[in-house]
Amino acid sequence: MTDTGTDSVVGTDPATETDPAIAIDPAAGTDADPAPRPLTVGAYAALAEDRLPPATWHYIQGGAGTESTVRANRAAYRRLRLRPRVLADVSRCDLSTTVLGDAVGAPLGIAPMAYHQLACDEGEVATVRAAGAPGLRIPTVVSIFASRTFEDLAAQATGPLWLQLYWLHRRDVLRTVVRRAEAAGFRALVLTVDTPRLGRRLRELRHGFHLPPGIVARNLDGEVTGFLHDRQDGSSALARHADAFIDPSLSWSDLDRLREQTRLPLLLKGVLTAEDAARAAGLGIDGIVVSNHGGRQLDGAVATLDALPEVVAAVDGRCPVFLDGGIRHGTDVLKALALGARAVFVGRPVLWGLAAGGEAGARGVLTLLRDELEDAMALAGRPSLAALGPELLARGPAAAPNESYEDPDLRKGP
Ligand SMILES: Cc1cc2nc3c(=O)[nH]c(=O)nc-3n(C[C@H](O)[C@H](O)[C@H](O)COP(=O)(O)O)c2cc1C
Ligand SMILES: O=C(O)C(=O)c1ccccc1
Repeated sequence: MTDTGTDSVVGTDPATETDPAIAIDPAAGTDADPAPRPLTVGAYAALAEDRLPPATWHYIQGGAGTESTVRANRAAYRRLRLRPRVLADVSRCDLSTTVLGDAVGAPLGIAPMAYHQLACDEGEVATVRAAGAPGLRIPTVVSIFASRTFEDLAAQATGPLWLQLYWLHRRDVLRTVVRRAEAAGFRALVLTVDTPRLGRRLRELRHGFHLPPGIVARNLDGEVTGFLHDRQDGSSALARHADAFIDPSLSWSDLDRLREQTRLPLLLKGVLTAEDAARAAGLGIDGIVVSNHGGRQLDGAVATLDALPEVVAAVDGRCPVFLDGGIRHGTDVLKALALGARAVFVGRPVLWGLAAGGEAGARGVLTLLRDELEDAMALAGRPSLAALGPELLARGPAAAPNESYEDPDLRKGP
């Protein structure tokens, strides 16, 4: 299955015995360091898989159940093809835009993910520094389960920080984290609504996944961090933790109480239907993230790219619509923007970058996506984001995945 034609991009070069880590050094490719930089996001995944302990790799990579939604997220991009226009003067392509009123260098952001220290020692500090690199300055959605403090992140960030919340039983703890995020200058709250409990993630169960000592939910007090480090064969410590501390009774009537506590914009993450999107927009929600949690929650849930048009139509311009799930190429970003996303969020690839090379690796992944998007805009004859619309797209036939680098999650089964 592996296409050996791309292996040389990612692997150790036997002639020079180059450490793959050097391949993502910013100096890579120069005279001082002739090692090639990874050419694809998938190449970072291969580096990450080599470097991470198997249990950590499978925690990051896995989805719920048969992982059909993980695969569907990718397949949806392969079914859409692009209709390039020509003679469009693409001598300058402008990727800059605004999100929630903040200027950003590209229509990209980092999806909230727990415990970035699983991928590299600096954890989320490396992530926010990468997101703030010149030419990017993109938002980072910081998980309530971040492994570095909000204050440390705010001190290092030059792009906007948003805080992702789970609806904890302990509302007092929620109030405290919201207040701390406000004081640290965070720009928005993102309430995740697809996780009343954790999906059945078979890879976590098989590995008895638990947090290694030293990695903790740094922004929560010990009263709400139970189970995270407890190993139990055939069981996920994260699932037991979520069962104990995430309140599955969350419903529409709770949103007002959250909004009363803060002047920050409130977004909902995990909406997949027109019905829910219309209701959220009607309540004055400030943004919607179309997401199926990267296929980690309801196995069989619709692909996010397929859900996007009905959500955009239902919202009808009342708030911005964002998307995450399966973004691995600049052309994926272009397709989501053409269907009405204001910006897209990137999940696993950021952790692959961190694992491959810390801040430089994460910056490498984000810069690659940005550069690929610029290439795609130029070659599609769409030099500005404002001009993007559904006329850019044509339906199928679905192209087969290039499994050697596009979908590393497909190369090795659960
Ligand atoms: C390791 C990992 C941890 C995650 N943790 C969170 C989290 O704490 N909160 C949340 O709302 N979503 C979480 N997500 C879901 C992401 O925000 C996002 O929806 C998903 O990863 C996007 O898909 P992608 O990984 O294919 O880009 C997590 C995803 C991964 C892979
Ligand atoms: O792993 C996840 O996808 C996730 O969202 C999560 C939920 C609870 C605790 C840690 C991570």
